[in-house]
Amino acid sequence: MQKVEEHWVCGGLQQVWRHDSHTLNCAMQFAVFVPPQASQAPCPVLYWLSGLTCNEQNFITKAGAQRYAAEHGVVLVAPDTSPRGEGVADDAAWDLGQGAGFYLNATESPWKPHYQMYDYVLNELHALVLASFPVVDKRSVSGHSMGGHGALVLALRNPHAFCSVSAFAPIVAPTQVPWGEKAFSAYLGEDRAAWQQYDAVALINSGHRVKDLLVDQGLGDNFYEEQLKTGLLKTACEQQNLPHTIRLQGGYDHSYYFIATFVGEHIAWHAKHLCQ
Ligand SMILES: N[C@@H](CCC(=O)N[C@@H](CS)C(=O)NCC(=O)O)C(=O)O
Repeated sequence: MQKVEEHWVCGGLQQVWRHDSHTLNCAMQFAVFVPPQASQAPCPVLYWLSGLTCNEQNFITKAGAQRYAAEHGVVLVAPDTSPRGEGVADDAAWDLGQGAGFYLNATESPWKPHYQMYDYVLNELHALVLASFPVVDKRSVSGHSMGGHGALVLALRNPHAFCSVSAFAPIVAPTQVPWGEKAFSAYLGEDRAAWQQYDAVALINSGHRVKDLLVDQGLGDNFYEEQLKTGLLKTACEQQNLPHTIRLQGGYDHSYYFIATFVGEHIAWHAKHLCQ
């Protein structure tokens, strides 16, 4: 593993690391913020999953999350959003291929050899973080848009692995919206039964549960009605009696300005669950 960036911020260290991933069969970069408390005692971890077109940089340079992680003593880990490199399958469109891994394990050609982001985030990256940084084995997960989908799916399918889950403008039902239908057709093939395991609303409706969830959605978000459909998550949670806080925030768009506004509340919420 090779350190490619290091900056002091808010009394802690923002780093970017590069490693060879055996799950994704390519070199990957991920960002880690180590808060000041970690020099005294190991800290719990919050994973952040970014959205379409992002890499490990967007969250660390735009969200301003380090201030809150330093306040609460939480390590932040932000992976890239897909496998990368010249030998990795790609597509000319921005919503498929590199930058658009959808946090799933692809079964179809040409994606399968590299597009295994579900296993990467859940298993390989976490093992690497446990072995390499001053952390305790307690983790939570949050994310934005495609990454909000990833966070919800990871937590719903592994409720004992994650202490809490939250999301900003998540794609709550990818099997019912154009972004998800396009990506899942390519990565998982045309059998829609195989898609359900990566759809938060479908998982909730089939009985998967988490203790609680926190979601913020901006009402000025251009993708809200066609791609994100937060109402489907609210309905599923109500029908399945799943505790939830889903907040519709007037005016806010899909950008990191929206995330920067509410990320402090999300980190405080995760810190409460991580430190129980
Ligand atoms: N490229 C798309 C927008 C993609 C987009 O909004 N990506 C979100 C995640 S879904 C993002 O976080 N973009 C990077 C950023 O704002 O830093 C477009 O032109 O409509």
